[in-house]
Amino acid sequence: RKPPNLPPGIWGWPLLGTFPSQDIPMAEQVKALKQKYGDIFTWRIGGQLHIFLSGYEVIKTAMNRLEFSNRPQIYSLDMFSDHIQAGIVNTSGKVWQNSRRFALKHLINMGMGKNSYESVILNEVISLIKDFENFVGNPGQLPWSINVAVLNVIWRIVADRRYEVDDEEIHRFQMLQSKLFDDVSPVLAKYDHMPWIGKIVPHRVTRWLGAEEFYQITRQLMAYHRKCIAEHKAVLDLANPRDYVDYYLLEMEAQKDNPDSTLSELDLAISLNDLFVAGSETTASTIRWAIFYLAKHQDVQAKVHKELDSVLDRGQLPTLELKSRLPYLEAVTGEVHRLISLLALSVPHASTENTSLNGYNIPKGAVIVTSIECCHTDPELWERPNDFYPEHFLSEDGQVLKNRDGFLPFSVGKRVCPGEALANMELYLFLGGLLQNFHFQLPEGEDLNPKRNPRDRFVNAVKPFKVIISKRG
Ligand code: HEM
Repeated sequence: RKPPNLPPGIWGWPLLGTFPSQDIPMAEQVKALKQKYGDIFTWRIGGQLHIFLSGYEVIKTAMNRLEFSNRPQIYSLDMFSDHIQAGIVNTSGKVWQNSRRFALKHLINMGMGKNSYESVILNEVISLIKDFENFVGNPGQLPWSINVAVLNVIWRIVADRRYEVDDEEIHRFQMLQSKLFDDVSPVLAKYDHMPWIGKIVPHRVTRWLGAEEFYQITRQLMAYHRKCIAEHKAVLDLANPRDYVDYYLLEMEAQKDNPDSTLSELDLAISLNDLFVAGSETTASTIRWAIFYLAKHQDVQAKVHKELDSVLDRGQLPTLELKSRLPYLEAVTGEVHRLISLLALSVPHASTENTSLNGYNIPKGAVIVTSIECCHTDPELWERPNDFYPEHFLSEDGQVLKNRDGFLPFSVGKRVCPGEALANMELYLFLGGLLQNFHFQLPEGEDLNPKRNPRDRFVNAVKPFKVIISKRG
C-alpha cells in the first residue's frame, strides 16, 4: 500500500512499480524526471521505494542527516563479504561507523610525516613521466601506466609496497579491478533493482543463473587482500607499524575486549578492497578525462602551460607548496570534475527510520539516490553548464573559487568520500607533472562520444580515445 504524503512521482504497477529504460542512462532519466517533478521525487522500481534528490539544497540537507546514512542492499557488493556486513562502502550502522572512523583517521594521519602522500605521489609522477616518454610521437591510447601509478599510491598507503609498470602481478590486479566496472551480469543488474530476490533465491543458485564470473572476480580480489593481511601478521612489529594494515591489526588487538568493536580480519580485507575499488578506477578515469578535455581545448591547455612556465623552471615538478600559485590548473581540475560527474548518481543511501524531508514522509528503508549530475548542470548555478569552462572556478581577479554551491563530485555530508583530499592531491600532482612535461593533442577527427553507456554502473568511465603526446621543449 502506498504510504501517505510521499514526494510526487511514479508509483507504477502493484508490487513491481515501474522499471527504468535499459536504453537510456539512468542519470539522463533522472534529469528528465526532475523537469517534471522537481528537486525531490518518488520512483518505485522493482517494488522498492526510491526517493530521488536532484536539487543541491535538498541533497545537502539530507546527506548531513544521520537518518539518511544507511546503504540499501547492493547484492553484487555483498558478494565480496559472503553477504556479511563488513568494510566501509557497503555497510550501515555500527559496522560502517567503526570502519569509516578508522579509515578517516588513518588516511589523515598517514598523509603526514616522512612518507607523506605528497612524496609517495611525486615518486609515482616521476615514474609516470618516464613511461610517457616511450609514447611520444605516434597517436595512440593513453599509457596504461596511469592506472599503475594510481594503484601504487593505494598500495603504498595500505601495504607499503609498489609495483613497476611492467610487473605482471599489477596487470592481473588491474584487470580484475576494471572488470568490476564492466557490464555486470544481467542477473546481478536485476538484483540491484529487486534485492528481495536475493533473500529468496539461494546464493549458489544465483551464481548458477549467471553471477559465477562476477563471483570468481570477487574471490580473486579477496585472495590478494587476505594474503596481504597474512604477510603483515607474520612480521607485525607492535612498536613500528608501517601502513594501514599494521595500524588496523594493532587497533583490532587493542579493541578485542570492547563489545562495541566490529573490527575483524574480514572487515579489514573488505576495507582494503573498498579503498582500491573506490579509489583507483575513479582517479585514473578522471586523469584520462582531464587529458581528453585539455587535448580537445588547446586554448585551455596553452593557458595551463603558460601558468606552469611562469611558476616553475623546466625540469621542476609542481609541489603542494606551489599549488596556490597555480590557480588556473586547479580551476581546470574542478571543471573536469563538474563536467564529467564521474559518479552521476553517487552511491545509493537508505533511510534508517521513518522520517520527513522537505515536508514529505520518507519511510524507513527507502533508497535515497542523489543526482550529482543535476547539480553540476543546473543552469541556475553554472554560467555555461554544458561547456568546458574553467572560469566557473575563478574569481574575476583569477583566484580559485572554493566551496562553490552545487559542486559535489565527492558527494557531501555523513558519507562524503573519505578519499577526497587524496584524490585531489593526486589529480593536481599527476596532471601538473604531466603537463609540465608534455603537450597533448587529438589526432585529426578524433573525438570522444561523451554519452554514457546505459549499462555503466556507478562510474562514468572514460571511453578509449587516441592522443598524440609530444615532449615540451
Ligand atoms: C576522482 C576520484 C574520486 C571520486 C570522484 C570519488 C567520489 C565518491 C563518491 C561520490 C562517493 C559516494 C559518497 C556517498 O555515498 O554519499 C565516494 C565514496 C567513497 N570513496 Fe571516493 N571518490 C574518489 C576517489 C577516492 C579515493 C582516492 C579513495 C580512497 C583511497 C576513495 C574512497 C571512498 C570510500 C571508502 C567511499 C565510501 C564512503 C562511505 O561509504 O562512507 N575515493 N567517493
